Parts: sequence; structure tokens; C-alpha cells
Amino acid sequence: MAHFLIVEARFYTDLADELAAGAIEALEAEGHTYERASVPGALEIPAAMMIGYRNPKAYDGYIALGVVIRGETSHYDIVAGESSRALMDLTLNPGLAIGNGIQTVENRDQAWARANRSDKNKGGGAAKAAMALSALRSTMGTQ
Ligand SMILES: Nc1c(NC[C@H](O)[C@H](O)[C@H](O)CO)[nH]c(=O)[nH]c1=O
Ligand SMILES: CC(=O)[C@@H](O)COP(=O)(O)O
Repeated sequence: MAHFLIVEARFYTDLADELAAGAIEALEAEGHTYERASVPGALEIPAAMMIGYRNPKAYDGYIALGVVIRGETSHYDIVAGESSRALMDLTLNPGLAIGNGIQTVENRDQAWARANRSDKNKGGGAAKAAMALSALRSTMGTQ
């Protein structure tokens, strides 16, 4: 059994709930435990993960959940690009087992299709990615 931290950007609360439900279903199906942390938006997810990493509770893996929908300005590029870049940086240093479930989409229909557990279930997919990296660390014995 492993212990995971789910970090949810609550910018779109209904979509965040569905993504979280998908991730939780996937974790529980494999007998893992989890904690949930909420942040306002995707840009805050990496920082929340580092807060969790410095917590002595020791999480085996992390799951990032959020939805970034393009608006009128270039802010979409910042939010989408910087959140994903920061997560990739954390996977390399300090080497967190992260599943990235931040959806970067053009509209709500695309967002729902990806959040929906009965459709693309990206929350479940992010959980599976985190579980896979966590398992790899266990078998390969790396820190
Ligand atoms: N436009 C979206 C945001 N924007 C908010 C940022 O993520 C951040 O919370 C703010 O800039 C304060 O630091 N966040 C999303 O998750 N999704 C969006 O579509
Ligand atoms: C992803 C965003 O930051 C975006 O939703 C903000 O919308 P806008 O560019 O119209 O301010």
C-alpha cells in the first residue's frame, strides 16, 4: 500500500470534483491511501506539492488535478505552460512521482470530456501514472 497526495486546483470546482473522483477511484482500486489538498488554481499546484514533500508524512506519489481553459489573453499560456513545466521539474528534482492531470483545453466541453469518469477519465489516468512511478521507485530502490 502506498500513500498519495492529491493536489486539486479548484478554479472550476465541478470539474475538479470529477477529476478527483476519478483519481480516488483509481487509488482505492489498488488499495492505496491518499490525502487531498486544494489550491486556487493550477499555478499553485507545484508549490503545494513541495509543501507536501517537506511534510514528514512522506507521500509515495503526487497527483496534480486541474483545468485550464483558454480565455481572451495570453494568460492561458502562462498558467498551462508554467504549471506543467514546474511539475516536470519536480519529477527530476527532487524526483517526485507525479501524475499530471491538469487539463489544458479550449472550452468547457473539452474539459468535461476529459474529467468525466465515464469518458476520458483523466483524473484516473493521472492517478495511474503516479502509481506507476511510485511502484518503479519501490522496485528500483531509488530515492
Ligand atoms: N485561468 C485559470 C487559472 N488561473 C489562476 C491561476 O492558476 C492562479 O491561481 C492565479 O494566477 C493566482 O496565482 N487557473 C486554473 O486552474 N485554470 C484556469 O483556467
Ligand atoms: C487560463 C486563464 O488564465 C484564462 O482562463 C484567463 O482568461 P482571460 O485570458 O480571458 O483573462
